[in-house]
Amino acid sequence: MTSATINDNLTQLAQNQSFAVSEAGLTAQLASLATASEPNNFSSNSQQSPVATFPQRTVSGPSSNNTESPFGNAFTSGQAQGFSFKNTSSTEHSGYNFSTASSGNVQKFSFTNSSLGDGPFTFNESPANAPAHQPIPSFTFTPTKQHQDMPNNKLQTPSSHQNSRQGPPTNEAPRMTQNNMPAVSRKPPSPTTPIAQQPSFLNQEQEAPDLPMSLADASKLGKMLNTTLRDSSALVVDRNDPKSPLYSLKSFEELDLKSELLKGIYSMGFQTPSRIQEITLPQLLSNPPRNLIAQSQSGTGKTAAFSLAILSRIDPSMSIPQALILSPTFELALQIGSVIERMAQYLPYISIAYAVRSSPTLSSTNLVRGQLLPQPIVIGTPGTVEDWCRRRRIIDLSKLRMCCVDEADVMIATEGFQQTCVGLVKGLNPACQMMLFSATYSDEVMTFAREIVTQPIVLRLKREKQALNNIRQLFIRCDNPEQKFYAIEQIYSHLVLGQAMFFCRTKATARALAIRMSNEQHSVRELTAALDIEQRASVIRQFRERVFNVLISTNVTARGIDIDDVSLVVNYDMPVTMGGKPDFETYLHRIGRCGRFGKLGYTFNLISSDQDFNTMKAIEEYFHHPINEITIEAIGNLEPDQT
Ligand SMILES: Nc1ncnc2c1ncn2[C@@H]1O[C@H](COP(=O)(O)OP(=O)(O)OP(=O)(O)O)[C@@H](O)[C@H]1O
Repeated sequence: MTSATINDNLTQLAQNQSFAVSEAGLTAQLASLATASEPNNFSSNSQQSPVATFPQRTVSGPSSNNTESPFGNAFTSGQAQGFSFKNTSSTEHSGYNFSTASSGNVQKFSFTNSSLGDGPFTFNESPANAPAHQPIPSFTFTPTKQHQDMPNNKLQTPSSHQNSRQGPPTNEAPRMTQNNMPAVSRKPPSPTTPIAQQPSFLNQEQEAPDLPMSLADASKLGKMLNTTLRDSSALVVDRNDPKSPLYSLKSFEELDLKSELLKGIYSMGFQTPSRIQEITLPQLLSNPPRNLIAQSQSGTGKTAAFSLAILSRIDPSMSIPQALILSPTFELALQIGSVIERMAQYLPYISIAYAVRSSPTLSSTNLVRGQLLPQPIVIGTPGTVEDWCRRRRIIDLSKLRMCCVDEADVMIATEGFQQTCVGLVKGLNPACQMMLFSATYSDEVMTFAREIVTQPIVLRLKREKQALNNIRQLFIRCDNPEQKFYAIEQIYSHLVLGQAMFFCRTKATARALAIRMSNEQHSVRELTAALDIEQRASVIRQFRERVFNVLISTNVTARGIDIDDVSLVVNYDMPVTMGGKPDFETYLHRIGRCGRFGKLGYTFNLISSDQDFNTMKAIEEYFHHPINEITIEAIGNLEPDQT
């Protein structure tokens, strides 16, 4: 097929809204999906400071009508607040690259901005030719006068801040060091001691175990003052908007799902499929089965897409593992299982074996070596799955009919996972249907994925479409760790509308932050790899049940975790690779913990060094998505949404 023909077909099919289950139909669906992406409001030229210094706190002029901010006019206009959203310019980027393999050769279709060509779509030979980006200038951190004047220990004098809504200072002064810092306990806490009883060691130089209760009270006061802040669950992006990745033209009935499955998903509150479900399900259910490598933004329903495909194909007459789902973490494996259990509640022959350490359904003593599991679906982490396949021989890879790799990019690219996953995939029967899903794929990972998956259909998002517009991205400059904590306090006091996740780089930082916030009577818990599996399961369960508001974590929960009420993500530390480079994918997954399925979410990046700033700028450039500045003062000044 020539590029002109493809272009004509796409244009015509998109106009006709034809969604027949055929190659052309698939292409049309993709074209439709492509136009459904959100407007790109980023202009790298206008955002990028040419000056090689850390930008000062520039204040945008009054932003006319930012009715989307839940924080209202005070958040969006004027010098006093120091913050405004950029105006969006509505463009029609498709956001998707789509390619399908035929006869061993991968044809690649790329949908691009209509303004770049005659039709709404253009054909590119290689989607790997990603748009070139400007080199990132280096920045020097130059605190503003305002920052320099800020007291080092804001925590002691919250009410001294002109914009603070916090409570009055107490008369009791904290114990101070010679440097006028609160005294610090350097003794590391025991992991077994309840957080609330442990001393804080967030900043080894600035620790405040003796702080009077002013912060906790101040925080409560802040919350009382913000009682009119809207419940985040009300902030749902309109699914009728054809630009939304949640928009679809089909109903679940039209996807040819079993009636029991329809009953299951309707009982979960699903009404219509999302884009990724609408597009991938017909492909995954086609005969002969097709392999798929799919990408869709965080929180757009990938789990349901592969789960429905797997549940549709399970043969009730076979009591052996038929489908394997690989997940990078224990938490995610359990979450996927609980989604499948709910979907399959009217399919009595469905059961799940969890191949994870401390499996909730199978203790290792129940496993009989060499005797295949009776459960048709196995969900697990690579190490345990490999153990069950190779050593215990209770899963026969050659008998599996479906294999899904969730968070596929990290599974096939990360040292430690790669060898195991690729080894498992190589042991599969060639007829086994492969499904790879993720919100992110670097070009290298995609190339590698194509090598291990035979003749896949590839559904890929353009980079600038990967960051969702329903997740607002902001940054706050903090000159030192104490200011970071002060910013966190302000955010917690004023903006934790539902639930929030705070991401730290290391287990130690997460623990220290959790301890310190707990000591301030804030409703937080930590979840890191330092906890054992039972503790991790318990923390995530309690978070789901809203026993506490803020989960302080590391990258262990950056991917996949789906908690409906999370409306705020804070990068306490910016995500970087082991080599200190910006970790683009992890950033996107972290912020994707809020703004699930179209809800409005807010992300704050705490920037306290040149490296942080450069990392943030590189991320901004990479995804072509603005990260706007807000001052710490402005956080305390936010007003309830007027819209
Ligand atoms: N068709 C649908 N209708 C309504 N809600 C849906 C639908 N599909 C999925 N959801 C809900 O949307 C939320 C996000 O779905 P899911 O966790 O599958 O996203 P995801 O794309 O896998 O995200 P991530 O990339 O973060 O793993 C879940 O709470 C899920 O129940």
